[in-house]
Amino acid sequence: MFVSVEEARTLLSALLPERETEHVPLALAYGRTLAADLIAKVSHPSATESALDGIACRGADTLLASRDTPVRLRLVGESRAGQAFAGEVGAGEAVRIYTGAPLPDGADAICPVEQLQDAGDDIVLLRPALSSDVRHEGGDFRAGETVLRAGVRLTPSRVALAAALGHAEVPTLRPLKVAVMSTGDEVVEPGQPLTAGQVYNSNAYGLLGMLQEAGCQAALLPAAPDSPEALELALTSIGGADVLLTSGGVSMGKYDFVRDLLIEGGQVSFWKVRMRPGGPAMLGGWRGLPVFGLPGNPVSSLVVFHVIVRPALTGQPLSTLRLRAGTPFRGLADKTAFWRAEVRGAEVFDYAKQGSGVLRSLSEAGALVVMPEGSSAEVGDEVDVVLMG
Ligand SMILES: Nc1nc2c(c(=O)[nH]1)N[C@H]1C(S)=C(S)[C@@H](COP(=O)(O)OP(=O)(O)OC[C@H]3O[C@@H](n4cnc5c(N)ncnc54)[C@H](O)[C@@H]3O)O[C@H]1N2
Ligand code: MOO
Repeated sequence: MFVSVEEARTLLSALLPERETEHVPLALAYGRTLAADLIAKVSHPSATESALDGIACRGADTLLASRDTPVRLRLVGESRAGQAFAGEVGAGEAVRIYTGAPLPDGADAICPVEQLQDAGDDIVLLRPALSSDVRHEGGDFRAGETVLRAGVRLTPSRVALAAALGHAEVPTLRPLKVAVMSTGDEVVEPGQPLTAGQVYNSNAYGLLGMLQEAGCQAALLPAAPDSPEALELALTSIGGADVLLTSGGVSMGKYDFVRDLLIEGGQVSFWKVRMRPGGPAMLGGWRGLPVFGLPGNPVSSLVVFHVIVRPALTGQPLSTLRLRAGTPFRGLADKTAFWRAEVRGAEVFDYAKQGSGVLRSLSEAGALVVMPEGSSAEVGDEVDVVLMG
């Protein structure tokens, strides 16, 4: 059964289990998915404050201040973070203030130190004090406001935001447990000697890292040889995983046993996706365990993971940019093409080597141009670009 890239994502999502909510401390929340809306417990800023080191005063007193016509104000005190000025700033008065310190009553504008001259008990302004350098209480968010929505990925900036909202721990979805197994008699672990015809197991290490980046709990299994019995044994001994990712053994060869095992002993959701590279990808189930069969070719396995598996596992859509084509890009009649490409400035250029076995092309090119079925792009046309290196 041939499916589109979008259908492949949807079918994989449908096989993933419902996940429980885990409350975790902020320091352990990176990369997880937020399980419930987060409400601000406090306002930020918590008080109206200065955005600069300088003086606070009444802006109206300083409207005409310039280097030629400086304005002199009387210093009546100081406002520091944690030690506010107790009085009120009157007409013709100023208070020294520091970034983040509360704005005193009566003041409504700030002039930075760079535009000030000391004059004993007075201070001289070389330009007007500005109300735009006042940060208002709740200007970022107000107590009670819903600021982070359930389903978002907890990036470092969102974890920082959760801390600012006043949460010490956050409700998150339990990470998916994903097992990774390479298949193939020729596949050898890095560090071991390699003889002609063998290949180092690079796919597993690309996938492991991509799973970690996607917030999954990944486990690397020993590579399985090309024998139906060995593969069946390896699959049977997987305990506790939510999904198994295999690499290799899904194409047309006589020894492509992942394909055979799912077709004969399991259920097949799809075999083959209308895409290049990565066409032979397969999804099925084996005794209740969802199995995603990634093609063995090194570029294909990582591209299929990035454009199909990752969006399904994280619930986040594939992120793309619109950039101008610096070279023409062709589309394919009946497949979505993901061409390796280099981004330079606001333009994207075709990468010379598109073979699915040229692993260095992914790291050198750093991006994929997405060409929908039957499309084409000339120099200067806008195309969708996925950053992936
Ligand atoms: N007659 C046809 N042959 C092929 C077709 C086809 O449609 N008709 N499709 C080609 C495409 S496209 C791909 S992609 C590959 C996928 O094949 P498999 O998933 O069965 O993968 P293998 O044959 O096991 O290996 C392919 C290639 O990748 C190397 N490999 C495998 N595992 C790893 C690993 N863990 N790390 C690094 N490299 C790995 C393996 O040595 C092979 O060179 O099929 C085409 N053939
Ligand atoms: O799709 Mo295969 O992945 O072209 O080499």
